[in-house]
Amino acid sequence: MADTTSPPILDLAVVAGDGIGTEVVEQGLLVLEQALHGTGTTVRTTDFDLGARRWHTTGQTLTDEDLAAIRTHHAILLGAIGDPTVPSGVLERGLLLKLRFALDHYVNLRPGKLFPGVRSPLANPGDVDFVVVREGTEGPYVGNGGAIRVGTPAEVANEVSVNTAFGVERVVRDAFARAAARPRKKLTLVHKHNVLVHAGHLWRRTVEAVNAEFPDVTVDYLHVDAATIFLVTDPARFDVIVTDNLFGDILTDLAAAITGGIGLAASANINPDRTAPSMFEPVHGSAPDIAGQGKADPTATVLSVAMLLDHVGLPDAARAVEGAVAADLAERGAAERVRSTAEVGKDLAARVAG
Ligand SMILES: NC(=O)C1=CN([C@@H]2O[C@H](COP(=O)(O)OP(=O)(O)OC[C@H]3O[C@@H](n4cnc5c(N)ncnc54)[C@H](O)[C@@H]3O)[C@@H](O)[C@H]2O)C=CC1
Ligand SMILES: CC(C)CC(=O)C(=O)O
Ligand SMILES: [Mg+2]
Repeated sequence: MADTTSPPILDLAVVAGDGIGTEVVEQGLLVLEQALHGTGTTVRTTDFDLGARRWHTTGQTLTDEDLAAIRTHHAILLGAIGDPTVPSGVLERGLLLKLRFALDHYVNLRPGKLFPGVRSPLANPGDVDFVVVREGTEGPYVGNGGAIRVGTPAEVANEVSVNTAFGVERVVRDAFARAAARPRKKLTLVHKHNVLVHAGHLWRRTVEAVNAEFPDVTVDYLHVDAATIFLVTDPARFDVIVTDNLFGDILTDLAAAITGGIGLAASANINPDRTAPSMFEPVHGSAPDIAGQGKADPTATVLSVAMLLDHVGLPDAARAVEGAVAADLAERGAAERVRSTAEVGKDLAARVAG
C-alpha cells in the first residue's frame, strides 16, 4: 500500500532495530500517539523484529516476505540498524540499505536546523535553517564493487559509485522544488567534480538543465571539501543542499553536530511517487557505546515522527510535535538535571498533549 493522505487508520511498520533504536522508537511512538489525539486518525503498528537478534537466530536480514509485508503499510518508523556482534555491513547493507533501495527512497531529506536556545559548538552560528536533499538509492552505496586477492599484499578493492541520469535528475528536480517553496530559494550542489569528473559533471549538467524549470531558484556549487568548511564557518549561508548518497551521509552528521548534536537530527527517506511507504528515522546509528543505558536522546526520532506526520497529511499534528520539541529544547539549557531517554519522551508527549 502506498502512503495516502491523512488515513483514518495509519498503518505503521515499526523497525526498532538495534542498540538505542529500540529505546528511541518507544518514545517516538509515545509522542506519535499523543499527537494523533483529536485528529481523526489512529495508529496501528506492526513490529518487524529485524536486526542483530533476528540475524543471530535465523541468519536472515530482510526477506522477500518481510519486504512484502512492510509494503502494505502507509509508512515506516525505523530506529537504527547495526550491531558490533554482526560483521560490519551485513545489517547495514542487507537490511537498512535494502529497505531504502527496494522501496525507492530516492529523496533522503535531512534538515539542519538550529532551534532557539540550543547550544551550537560554533561561536556565531547565525540563523541555521537548511535542508540536505541526499540521493538515497545510488552512489557508492549500491554495492557495485568487489575485491581480489583479499588479505594479501596484492589486494585490490573497488567500490564503484553509480550515478544514472534518471536517478540524478529526479532527486535534483525534487531539490529544486523544495528550494522554490522556501523563502530564500537557494540551491547548493555539493560534489567533487574537479576530481570525480564523470559523476560530478553529470550532477552539474543536470542541475544546470533543471534550473531552467525553476528560474526563481539561485544556484551555487561547492566542492564537498569546501562545503565542510562553510558548514562550520558560515552554516547560515545554506538553504537547500543537493548531493549524492555518500557526501550527504557525511555532511549530515556534520550538520547534526553544528545544530546541537546527533541526538537531535531527524530524517526522512521519501518515495515521492508514493509507490511504496516512506521511512522515517533519526540520522544517528545504534550507538553501541550508550545502548541499554537510557542515555540516548529520543528527540531526533520524535522530530522524524513530525516529518512522518507531514508526509501522511497531518501537518497540524506535525507542527504540534515540532512545537513540543522547540519548547523542550528552549528549556534544556537552563535545566540542571540530565534526563533519561524515557523522561525526555514522556516530557515531549506531555507537551504535545498541552
Ligand atoms: N540509520 C542507521 O541505522 C545507521 C546505522 N549506523 C550503524 O550504527 C552503528 C554505530 O555507528 P556509529 O558510527 O557509532 O554512529 P552512531 O550514530 O550510532 O554513534 C555516534 C556517536 O553518537 C552518539 N549518539 C548517537 N545517537 C545518539 C542519541 N540519540 N543520543 C545521544 N548520543 C547519540 C553515540 O553514542 C556515539 O558516540 C554501526 O553499526 C553503524 O553501521 C550508523 C549510522 C546510521
Ligand atoms: C549505516 C549507513 C548505511 C547509513 C548511514 O550512516 C546513514 O544513512 O546516515
Ligand atoms: Mg550516516
